[in-house]
Amino acid sequence: MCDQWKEEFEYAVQVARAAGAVIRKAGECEIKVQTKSCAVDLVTQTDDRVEKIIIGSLKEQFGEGTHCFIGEESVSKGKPCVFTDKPTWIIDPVDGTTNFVHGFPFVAVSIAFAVNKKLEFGVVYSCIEDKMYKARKGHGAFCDDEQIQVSDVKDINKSIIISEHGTDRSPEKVSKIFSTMQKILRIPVHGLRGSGTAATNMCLVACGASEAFFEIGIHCWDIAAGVVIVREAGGILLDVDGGEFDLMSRRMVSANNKTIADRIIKEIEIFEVVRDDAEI
Ligand SMILES: O=P(O)(O)O[C@H]1[C@H](O)[C@@H](O)[C@H](O)[C@@H](O)[C@@H]1O
Ligand SMILES: [Mg+2]
Repeated sequence: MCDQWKEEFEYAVQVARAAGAVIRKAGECEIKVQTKSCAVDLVTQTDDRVEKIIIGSLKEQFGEGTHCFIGEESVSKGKPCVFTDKPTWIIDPVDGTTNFVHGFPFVAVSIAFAVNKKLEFGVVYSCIEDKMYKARKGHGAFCDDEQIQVSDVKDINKSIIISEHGTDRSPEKVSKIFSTMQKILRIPVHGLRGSGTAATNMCLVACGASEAFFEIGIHCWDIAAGVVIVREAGGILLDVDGGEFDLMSRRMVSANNKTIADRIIKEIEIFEVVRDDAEI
């Protein structure tokens, strides 16, 4: 029983590695860029192609009927984002599409698996760096074959905090995001960072390079795999108001411990976002 989902986990690692190779190769050729929700929400043929490869291989391996799939590009094409109790794969084929387009070297494949709405494992393949982050509930978190752990820093003044500004550039949101960042800088913290991929940001918290990553506006596919990796590395997940973390809420604080999380939460200026599972 304790080894449940081991086969799925190991297969996800293989699939993520193969998907990462496709992304690396595609990055060597000309990249045709299109936009989705707005002029800075980028998508490429590689995003679509890689999502099809991942979902295709998972369906072939585990059967189409019993497993459900939430993939960034399928949802952006109108597939409903419905999270049920059924075994569900949550996939971001190219996390950091803007980085991919610009040759900024942080791009990740993110694959998570949930049952009864509980995340069982997560795999984040940072494919340009060639680092495989992975974690299965109750089995620890790893980068390649080395076990990873969050930092033990409790003093916010000795922390590096990660955040991102996302693609929504409405004046009210941009000003809240930057006001929060200013307040955090002034605590002061050692530094503010952002890799351009939420999945990689979470792995940076998991391996102790940063004490916390928070964002409002991310989607479930950006963070689902990272959630398991942070938890298994000893870290915590909270909502931006300090309440319980909700994968579909598009709001998240991941941190090495509650002291750091609570201190960051004090400074966050919250703005409204539409939930991933909202009926539209
Ligand atoms: O590159 P994608 O998969 O679109 O994800 C990014 C997201 O769109 C941005 O809003 C976040 O700020 C990034 O950290 C995501 O990873
Ligand atoms: Mg993403």
